[in-house]
Amino acid sequence: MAVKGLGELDQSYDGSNLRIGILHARWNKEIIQALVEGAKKRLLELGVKPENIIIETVPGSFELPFGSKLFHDKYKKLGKPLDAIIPIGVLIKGSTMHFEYICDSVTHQIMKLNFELNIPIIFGVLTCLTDEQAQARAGLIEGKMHNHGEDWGAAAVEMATKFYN
Ligand SMILES: Nc1c(NC[C@H](O)[C@H](O)[C@H](O)CO)[nH]c(=O)[nH]c1=O
Ligand SMILES: CC(=O)[C@@H](O)COP(=O)(O)O
Repeated sequence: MAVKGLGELDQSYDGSNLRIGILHARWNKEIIQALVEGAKKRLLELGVKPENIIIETVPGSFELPFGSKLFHDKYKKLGKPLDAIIPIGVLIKGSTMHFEYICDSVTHQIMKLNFELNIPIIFGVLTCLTDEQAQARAGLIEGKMHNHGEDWGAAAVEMATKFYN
């Protein structure tokens, strides 16, 4: 049995009153698609209604933090505020320092957004050294690792409900 991962939740959570935004980058499409599906599957299992899972995209992971803020502001203005956002991106090391700079800045800015927007902004970004690491973490290599998108869906529901009642 795998040691790593979120595993079972600590209690049951009801996501039926939540509106959750998924904002995904379009880089590394095959892996992204699997992660988005994993997050969606878990949100539905935890009671989030299909019509309350709103999916939008941005070009790459660098756009995720500002995109999340615009996503949040748009739905607030529409009178349909999001209870949590799951930004999803897949960064894979290339041959320059591009990867390191984006990993660092995006991670810090996503953390800051939690406090600035006052809703959970989940860390749905894989920071991988190889294509294989990314595929494994999206559940695309049989018998290797679980789909991390599922953990992100569960984290969104837990963090959007846990301290509110
Ligand atoms: N190399 C990866 C990128 N790079 C693109 C940037 O995120 C950004 O879209 C561009 O620089 C324009 O601002 N994005 C990923 O999501 N994953 C990568 O591996
Ligand atoms: C700026 C880029 O998108 C690209 O040239 C970065 O290259 P690498 O991914 O090999 O570091």
